[in-house]
Amino acid sequence: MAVVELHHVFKRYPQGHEALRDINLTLEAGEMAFLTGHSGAGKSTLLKLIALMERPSQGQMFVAGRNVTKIRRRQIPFLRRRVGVIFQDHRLLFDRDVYTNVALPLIIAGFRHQEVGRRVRAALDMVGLLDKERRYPITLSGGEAQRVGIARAVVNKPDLLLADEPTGNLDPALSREIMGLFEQFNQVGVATLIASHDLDLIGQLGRRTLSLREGRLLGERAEVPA
Ligand SMILES: Nc1ncnc2c1ncn2[C@@H]1O[C@H](COP(=O)(O)OP(=O)(O)OP(=O)(O)O)[C@@H](O)[C@H]1O
Repeated sequence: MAVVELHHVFKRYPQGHEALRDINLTLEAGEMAFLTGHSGAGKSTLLKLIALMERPSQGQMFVAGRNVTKIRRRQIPFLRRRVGVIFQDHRLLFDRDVYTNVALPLIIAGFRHQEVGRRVRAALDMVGLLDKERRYPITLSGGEAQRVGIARAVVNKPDLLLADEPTGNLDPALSREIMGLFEQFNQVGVATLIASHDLDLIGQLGRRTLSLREGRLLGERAEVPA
């Protein structure tokens, strides 16, 4: 089953810039793939469409088995729970501790207190930050802050993880570590699409790689067995 399907998708921003042109793409459930391309190629735009943060101008889109092409605004939060999103700047709330940052998606979704605690600790354990739940983001290293962002993205047990340059601010060793975490989540069945400029790191991981150039998807590089 496909977790993402795009058919002839175009995105034109209100000012008239055509950021994506005729995108056809399928990501299977449990698949892991990378998205590369020059600055301005449309990587963030493609992730935002799949995350339902932007709307396509044309074409058809399916996410988590639903036709989302014309999804109503009030239905979006329900579908967003199936999709975890990670940003380069992690977008943590600086006036809340690690625990609360990770708990927020669950609190918004109306989970009971006990279930929130159980799930938050499981997510923090997976990213190796169980001992830092009372820390504030300002006291964390860049790699730790990014791991909190990942814990927040997986705490709802999504079908799909989207990450936009998740290692953009990290050194090579930390970047490798963060990619290792994505591989771990992928191994338990979470489909993962990661936008990255880091061709060396992507090359090492030997996964399906999608390339954008000026809003168009180019031919794919095949998956190399590990
Ligand atoms: N909200 C917006 N309004 C208008 N134009 C936009 C908007 N967001 C992006 N664009 C334009 O769409 C094009 C694609 O941008 P996008 O951010 O998707 O590229 P990218 O590949 O993620 O680039 P980068 O690697 O620099 O983040 C660019 O020309 C950009 O200027």
